Parts: sequence; structure tokens; C-alpha cells
Amino acid sequence: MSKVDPNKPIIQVALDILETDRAIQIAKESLEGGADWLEAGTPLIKSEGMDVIRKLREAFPDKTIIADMKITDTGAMEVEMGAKAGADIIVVLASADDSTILESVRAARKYGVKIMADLISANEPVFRSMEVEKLGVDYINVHAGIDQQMEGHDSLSIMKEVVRKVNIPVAIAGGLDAASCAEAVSAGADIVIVGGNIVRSSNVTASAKTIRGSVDSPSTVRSMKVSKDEEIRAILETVSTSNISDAMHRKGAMQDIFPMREGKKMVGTAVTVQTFKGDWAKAVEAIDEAKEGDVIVIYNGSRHVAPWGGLATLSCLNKGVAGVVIDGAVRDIDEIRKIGLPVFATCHVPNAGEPKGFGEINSEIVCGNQTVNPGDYIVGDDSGVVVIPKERAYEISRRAKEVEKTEQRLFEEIRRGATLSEVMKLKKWEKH
Ligand SMILES: O=C([C@H](O)CO)[C@H](O)[C@H](O)COP(=O)(O)O
Repeated sequence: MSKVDPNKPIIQVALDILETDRAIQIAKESLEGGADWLEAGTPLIKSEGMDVIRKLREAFPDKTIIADMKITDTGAMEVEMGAKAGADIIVVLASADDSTILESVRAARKYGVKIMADLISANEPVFRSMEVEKLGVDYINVHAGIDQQMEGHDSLSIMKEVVRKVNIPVAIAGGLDAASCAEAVSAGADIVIVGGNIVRSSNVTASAKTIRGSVDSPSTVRSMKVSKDEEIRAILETVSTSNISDAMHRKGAMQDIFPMREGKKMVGTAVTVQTFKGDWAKAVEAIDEAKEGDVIVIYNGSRHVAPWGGLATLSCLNKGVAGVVIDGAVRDIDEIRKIGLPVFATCHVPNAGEPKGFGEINSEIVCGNQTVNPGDYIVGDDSGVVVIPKERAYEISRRAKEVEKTEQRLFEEIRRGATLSEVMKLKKWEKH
């Protein structure tokens, strides 16, 4: 049961933005959507220093402001800094030494502010939550960090245990959306801390309103359980190959592979085919090996003889294959376009070669200068094709989604009249 006000859980919006002026604007839009508390996120504090707390205090004199300083040492000195800059609540890492937490609590009492202990990466988080309560902290935040979220961690199951063990208000953070906010509040969270799903959306006010609705009426929110593969595919359908390449530190794109028909998105898992110039047998046999939702990825290497054409494309359509990628040529381009299956290739040419039978299906290949293994996720769109190694598919798809959300907000700010370099403060962030 909530310890603050069971009928009105608090929405704390985490301003994980790098510039004060953008953070203030996003804070304003979040408040209009029903957010309650404003958090100067750790990246914002690192980028702008304590001045951002002063500016937030100036802009929002009546609002509760949290300084997410994640204090690890010199508790008294840092709490004093946060308090004097205007914060109401200061965040200390629960994994910090007891001496640091005690000093933070003592300083907080002296300056009339509160302490929130963040359980991010704490060993034995449930036990530590009881310890830090005894040390005098005012709030506990059960938190899956952003990097941890990308690998599939969430904080809900731990939070459910923590709320039963402590008597102080409990916050939860870590990639929360409307569904997980509702679940957290139903399980007893007093404060939901939401970053990306509010601050990086193109319509911050509408996103905050959606979260407000789910937090105030959690029983009306439905969540659907899906498999990891379904989750990965669903995310990949919504992001672009450029988002994915950004998420992979600007890697993963196949070279010299182009869509044979634009406007066709392709998402699937690889069936790989190693073929040889002038031989189309293995490429076509791979259609029988492929399952619904697979992408056939072929290395052929010839720009003059095509191992693929219209008949093979139609066979793929019948089997529910998601698309085809060929490091090499295709033919029957008019038929391929009519059939509508996404096909990506180096070029097109009328010659077909012969079905000789050399090569291999489902071994590691290199296609478009990228290594592809069977089962890797392959995404294609008008910009080209990217390969996501299957071992990192969940993480990369989540990171690509974050890239896409960040861009949505940048698009919105550019629509309002700024240029890209202005929004990104490009000069300031050039490498020195
Ligand atoms: O505290 C946070 C993180 O460690 C970066 O500073 C985030 O503010 C917190 O996780 C909430 O953000 P989302 O996970 O994006 O909702």
C-alpha cells in the first residue's frame, strides 16, 4: 500500500537532457501533462553543474525539485551543494558506504532537505533498502539503470519486495511506461520516476498525460506478455536502419546493398547462403529451409550473373519469408517490384547462370562486408540493410528505440523553428 497518498501517486519526471534551456522547456511541458516532481537527471547535472538546480528553482519556485546527484562520497559537502542550489530532495547511492549515507542524512537535516537512496546496482537490494532506512534516508528508489534496462533488467519484482520491508515511501525507476507505471502503483509504489518515455517523446505533454492517466487509474491499463523474439521484432518494426546503426555505435550497415523497391520495410532472422558466381542452386534451395519471418541472406559476389529472380521471389512470398538480401545481382526486377516482397541487392542484370549446387546454407557468411550468422536479425529499409548479432538483438533493439525517441524530440524542436546545430548545441559538443 502506498505510503504517501494511495489515491495520488507522484510522477517524478527525470530530465535526462544535456542543456538547461531544453530541460526547462521539457519540464514545463511535463508539468502541463500532469507530472508532479522535477528531477535534474544525473547527465544534466554533469553537463551543467549545480547551476541547473538554481535555474530550475527559479523557473519553478513551487515545485519539488530532485537533484539526482547519485552521491558516492563526501555526502555532507554534496548535499550542502544541492540544498544551497535549491533542491528539495537529493539522491545518494544506496551502495555508498554507510558513513557517506549518514553524513548525507545529517547534512540534509541541517539544510532542511530530504534524501532519496537509489538502489541502482546495489548488492542485495532488498536487504540494503532496510539498512538505508535505518540510516535515516527519507525515500528509497528501486532502480534499473538505463544500460541495465537495455539488457532486459527491470525493477518491478524487487520493488514489490522492498515495499513490504520498509516503512518509508518507495520510488521506482527504469524505463517505465504507462503499463509498467500502472503495475508499479498497483504494487505499492508511491513515486514513479519516468525519463525517456516522457522527455524524449515528440509530444511531452501528451506522454505525461498518458502516464498520469495510468498512475491515477492503474486498473484500466492492460499489459500484454509477449516472447523476447516478438518484443524484438515489434521494436525493430518501429525503428529505422539509421536508428539501429546509431545504436551500434555507427556500425552494422551492409555496404553497396540497395532496396530493389523503395518503401518496403523488412525485419526478420537470417537464413544464410554462401553461393558462387554463376550458381543459383543453394540460393533457391534456401527458400525451402526458411520459415515464416526469416530473411534469406545470400553471398554471391557477381555483378554480372544473378542467382535470384521473380520465380524465387514469389516462392518466398508463399512461405511467408520476410525478405531477401543478396551481395550480388538480381534479375526480373519488374516482377520483383510487382510481387512486393522486400529484396535488397547490389545491382540488377538479366543473366541467371546455372543451378550447379556449390555452396552452403546456414553457415557464417560475409554479406555487404558484414558478418552474418544464421538467426541474426536483419532489418532493411530505404536507407539500406543492417545486421544485428542475435546475442545482442534485445539490447540493440532497445537502444535503437531510445535513439528513435531522442530524434522524435529533436524533430519536434526543429519543427518549432530551431536548426539541428542549435538544438544539439553542436559547437559546444565538438570534440576538443
Ligand atoms: O536515473 C536515471 C539514470 O540513471 C540516468 O541518470 C534515469 O533518470 C532513470 O532511469 C529514469 O529514466 P528512464 O529509465 O529513461 O525512465
